Amino acid sequence: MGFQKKTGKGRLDKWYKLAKEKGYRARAAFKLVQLNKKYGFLEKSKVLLDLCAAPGSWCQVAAEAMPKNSLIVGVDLSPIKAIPGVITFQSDITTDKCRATIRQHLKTWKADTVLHDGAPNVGTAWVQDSFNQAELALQSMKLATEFLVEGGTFVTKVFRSKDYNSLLWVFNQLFTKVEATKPPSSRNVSAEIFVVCRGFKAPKKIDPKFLDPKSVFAELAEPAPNNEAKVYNPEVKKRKRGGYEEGDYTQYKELRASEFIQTIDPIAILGSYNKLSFDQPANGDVALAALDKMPETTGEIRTCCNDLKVLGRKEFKMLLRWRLKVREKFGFPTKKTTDAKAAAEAAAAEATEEAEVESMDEELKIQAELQALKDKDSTKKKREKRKENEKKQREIVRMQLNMMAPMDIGMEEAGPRGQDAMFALKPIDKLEATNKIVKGKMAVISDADARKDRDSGIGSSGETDDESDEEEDRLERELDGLYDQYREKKADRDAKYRAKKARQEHDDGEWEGVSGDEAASSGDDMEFDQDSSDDSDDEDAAPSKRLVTDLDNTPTEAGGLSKRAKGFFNQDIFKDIPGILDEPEAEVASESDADMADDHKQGKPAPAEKKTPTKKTKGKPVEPAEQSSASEGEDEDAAGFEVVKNHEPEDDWEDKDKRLPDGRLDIDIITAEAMTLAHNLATGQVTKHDVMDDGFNKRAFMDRDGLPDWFIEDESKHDRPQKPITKAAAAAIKEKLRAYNARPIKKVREAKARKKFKEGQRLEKLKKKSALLADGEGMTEKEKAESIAKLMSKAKSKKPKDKVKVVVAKGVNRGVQGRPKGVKGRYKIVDARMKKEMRAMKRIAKRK
Ligand SMILES: C[S@@+](CC[C@H](N)C(=O)[O-])C[C@H]1O[C@@H](n2cnc3c(N)ncnc32)[C@H](O)[C@@H]1O
Repeated sequence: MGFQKKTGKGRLDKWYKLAKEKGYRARAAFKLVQLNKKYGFLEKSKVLLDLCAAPGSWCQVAAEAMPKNSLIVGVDLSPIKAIPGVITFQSDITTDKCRATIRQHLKTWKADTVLHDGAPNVGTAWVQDSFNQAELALQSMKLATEFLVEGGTFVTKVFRSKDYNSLLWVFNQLFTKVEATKPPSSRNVSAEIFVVCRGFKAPKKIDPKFLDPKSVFAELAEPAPNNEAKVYNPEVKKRKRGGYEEGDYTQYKELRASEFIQTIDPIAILGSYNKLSFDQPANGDVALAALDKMPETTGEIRTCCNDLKVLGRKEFKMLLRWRLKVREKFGFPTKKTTDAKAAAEAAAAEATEEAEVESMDEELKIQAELQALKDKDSTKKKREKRKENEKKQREIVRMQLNMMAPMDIGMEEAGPRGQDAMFALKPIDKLEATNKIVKGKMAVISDADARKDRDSGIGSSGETDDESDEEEDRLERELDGLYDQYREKKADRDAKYRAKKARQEHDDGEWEGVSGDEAASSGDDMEFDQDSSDDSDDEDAAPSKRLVTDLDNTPTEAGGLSKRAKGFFNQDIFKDIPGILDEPEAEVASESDADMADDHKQGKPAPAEKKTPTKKTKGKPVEPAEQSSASEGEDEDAAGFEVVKNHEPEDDWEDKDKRLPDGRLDIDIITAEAMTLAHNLATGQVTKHDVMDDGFNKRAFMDRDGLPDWFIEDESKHDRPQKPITKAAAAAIKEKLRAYNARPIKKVREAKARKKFKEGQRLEKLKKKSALLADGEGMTEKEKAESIAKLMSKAKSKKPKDKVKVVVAKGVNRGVQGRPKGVKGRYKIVDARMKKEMRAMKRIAKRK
């Protein structure tokens, strides 16, 4: 690879600067630093071979990290400037001469590590550019197999290409552990990745095919396209790097709806087309015209056909059902009709061959088939169980990492055997069958309910058993499987989706059939069996008990928060926000406590008796005042236990200044990001969960020791996700800042306040004087009125301001600091020039 100019803007990135700072010859050095940090192979190596080493930054890193007196040999097509403690030479690693030279340098030693960071030097001195990077990597591995010690490490750069998997396969044959990784210093735009192969197996004989590019990179037959996957993964489009397919030059594909009805692979069409059209072609399409007029072709179907790329699972199912119905009407063979035909043929054959006895072979065959089916079924079940366990395991880990509250897992209610266990209580609760069970009656679940219940599930069909046919079932099963895969993939990728899914799964309110007033009357008393009117009295008398109860017996207040919500708001973070939890306990908390808190806020000392710790007497209810005093400091109860209060809001020095007079936290939102987040949290678009999730990323715990500040600062701009900002939030913050800026500065505000205060005082004085005058004796009413008017006018007339004396800073006043001698009152020192300028300005103003 010819060295690219380091003058391009993109190349002078932080790693480049850091390399300069640390004295490395190339920014590539950090790739090895980061790889070594992850796998730690350099410290364990005594002999290292660096293939394609120029300009030598990897050799520099190796020399630093490896033990003293290690043997490091570097080779490259380009010359490498000498590095202390490193042997370098110029050669082509694909040649025998290079191999021989390496052997000479290594003597009898074997390399603990072989590095390869080569990239073909296309179009420069190296004319032999037929080798592509993958082939170069294979060549380097060939050398590695010759010089590596058993258990040694081979690190190579590879590019993501069609040969990547073949290379990886070969590496896997020769090493016990093979991992591909992209160090942070490798540019995102670069397709390069590094494969670290550890534990060289050192086989005595290696099949030459493993090392021959022709056989390793031989073209494999294209796998059959997975059209089904396209239906649910439309966004995961494989790019055609080779360009458009032959004869297909459009991204947008449209198909006549009649063709969709006729096709035998409807899923392929749904996965690859954009629209099913009902527009008549120039030469006319009778089937399409008929289809257009059919009652089955509803408005909804037409809308769905209009843009297939935006459809979801439900809509795809709807289109498939529509196709089947129409096919039946058109008389096209469906699975149902073919089965019926086959059955009729079989019956006819049976009739003619009644005498024929089934052979033993046939029986065995059937048995084997049955066995195979059973096996398949059991493996499927096992797989599902394993998946379920893995999911639970993941959730437990998340919980241990404090990323999820136990109530989110849904284990308690489902029980240890899971949701499907025979004695799973939650579903019974949901169906409100408890009432019936309590009364000794079997709750009858109506067909409609059952169907509704099924419909809400993943595998719903939306049709009765009679209507469904096997073809449809098969398609649905396929779709369901694909949808599950899609959801899992999405859940893996998208934290928000995961949180949403978890909410949906454990949402108590997933039962949809409660009308507003029913819910208001009482969720527990809901009538299940409509006919049994006589039961209603009993129900009123004794409200049914839920099978799954909380251990906490605190009753849920009507119209209040659910226990789950209470649990959530009971967290410390909400404890000081009024209006969220108006719990009775809060009222129980003694008034004296509140008083004390108030007093403390106002700086008043707490009453002495409140500070005196009192002993609690066993069995005697503690008075609120006593409680407060107990919570004031440490206490000892009769049993000798030390009672330590939970928290001391009055001593909360951290919070003290951050509160408003009403006790609320004084949170000033000053950034648009914070405003967006606050809005999203308040409207429920974002959950606490998401916020916590977003707080973690792969660089959250990155080691920043020893890195320069400018580098860390630069990194911090990019090592966390950018917080979204909405237009509204940005506008709100702008407005807020505008309001701040429009406010007068503190000095001016204070001056204004002083003025107001003085005016108030003057007014007060005036009032008193007027009152005295009014009450005074020996004056006529007219005189009184005149005196008061005089007072008023005197108060109104402003005291003339002292004139400012202008003192020219010359003579004795030159360079004087502070008040010039012999000057009383207000003054202003000016220099001669200033005076002249002022005069000139006045002159000009006059002329105007
Ligand atoms: C990315 S540079 C290596 C940088 C090096 N790891 C460092 O840290 O300085 C790739 C090198 O591969 C070398 N190269 C490419 N083909 C080669 C070959 N057949 N034999 C030897 N070196 C080769 C190029 O000359 C180039 O110097």
